Amino acid sequence: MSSKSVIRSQQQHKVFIASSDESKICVVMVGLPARGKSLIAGKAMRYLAWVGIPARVFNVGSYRRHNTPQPQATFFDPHNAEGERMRRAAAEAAMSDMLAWFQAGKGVVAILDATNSTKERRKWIHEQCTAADIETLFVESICDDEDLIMNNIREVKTTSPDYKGQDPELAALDFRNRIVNYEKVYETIDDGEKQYTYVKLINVGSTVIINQIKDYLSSRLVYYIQNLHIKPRSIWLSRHGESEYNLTGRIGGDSNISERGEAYARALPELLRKSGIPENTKIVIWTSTLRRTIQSARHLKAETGFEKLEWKALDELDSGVCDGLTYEEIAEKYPEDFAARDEDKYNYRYRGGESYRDVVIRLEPIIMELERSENVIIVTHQAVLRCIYSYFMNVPQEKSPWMEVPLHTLIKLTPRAYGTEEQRFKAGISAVSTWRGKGSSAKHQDFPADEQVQK
Ligand SMILES: O=P(O)(O)OC[C@H]1O[C@@](CO)(OP(=O)(O)O)[C@@H](O)[C@@H]1O
Repeated sequence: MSSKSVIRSQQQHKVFIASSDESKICVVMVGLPARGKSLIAGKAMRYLAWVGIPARVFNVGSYRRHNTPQPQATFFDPHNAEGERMRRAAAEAAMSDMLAWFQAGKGVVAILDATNSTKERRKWIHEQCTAADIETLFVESICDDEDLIMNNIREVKTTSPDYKGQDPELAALDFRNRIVNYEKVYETIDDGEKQYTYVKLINVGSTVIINQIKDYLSSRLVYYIQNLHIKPRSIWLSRHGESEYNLTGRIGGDSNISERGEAYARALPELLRKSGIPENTKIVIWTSTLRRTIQSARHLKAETGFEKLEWKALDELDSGVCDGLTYEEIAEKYPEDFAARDEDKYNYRYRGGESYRDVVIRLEPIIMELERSENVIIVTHQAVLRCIYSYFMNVPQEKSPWMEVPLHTLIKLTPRAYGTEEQRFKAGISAVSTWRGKGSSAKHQDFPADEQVQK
């Protein structure tokens, strides 16, 4: 079989998550400014892209900025007719681009990010979408927790393009006045809008009201959104310490860690401490069910007393008939498969095993649980780590299976209002490199012990 026909047969087995649901959906954000709408919109888009559903955010604010880059709070006063007209024009421009995007067959889910704070505006959106055969899902974020609002004002709005280059204090004050203007006309979704599909999130998921969810994709989205929280936290990612199989260049298996792997396991508690843990912070340790991750987390568990969970879903990508072979042996025994994997590594499924796409599907519950959790350290495997990292850092599918994720390195991810901050900490303990570039049969060499450095 040629590498092309291997890929073709692979593709017949592909699991297209989006294809089970034909409907197009417009997710309509609703809520006063500084209620986390853009954060929810951005995360939902990242999640959808990760599971293979084409999605795009249409942010009405950025359309408005074409004409009014840095308006003052008075622009948003409902009695300001000119302001009202320009804001309406921005909403119409976003709507028309969104409809064109759907019509061009470019996507399945659009997220309309704006306040959409009046019944009249929501009715208009619903009518436009219904006429174009697009479902609407209204997502209202309600928040009366002053701390959360202030935090949002500080973190998001003082970095917003609307206030670029302005004094942060004055910007925050102006932004508060803008909110007051919106409050004058704001209408929460109520019983008069029972005909719509909607979800109301009160104080970032502490109460959730769901109305009329009709299809599978909407229910998955709602389930995802209701799991989100915005409490400050970090997620640490580490591969297991070097394993005996890593030393001999074998893939898969369930071998023990090597001597250097054991040194990494011993170093991990201190490495975690050095990466910065806020006082009195509890971290939960997650490992796979394979020996090399459990052994790598052993000292961490013993020294910190943190709770530890083992997840089957975190086990390494199943390499089927190739389990236990080196890349050279695979290239020799299964040359077409080897070439096919290089051609489309994300979709290639090992005979009797898995593809990266399969791994993403089995990791979905892990991502849901991670979104609900606070501080977590995950000790897992190269392929699984690439998939989890890609979710947080928005790495496209074709790139993620080729990323370098070195052994003996701790990655700290800290979600911020816009995107995720990343730091890397090297343990300074040598290990083999298990990374293989496209086209090469193997690259199996020692990489040196660097001093602990930050990215
Ligand atoms: O997808 P590729 O690049 O082959 O990487 C996955 C491979 O990484 C390895 C190491 O080569 O993972 P692990 O870190 O669990 O040892 C293999 O077991 C696994 O098959």
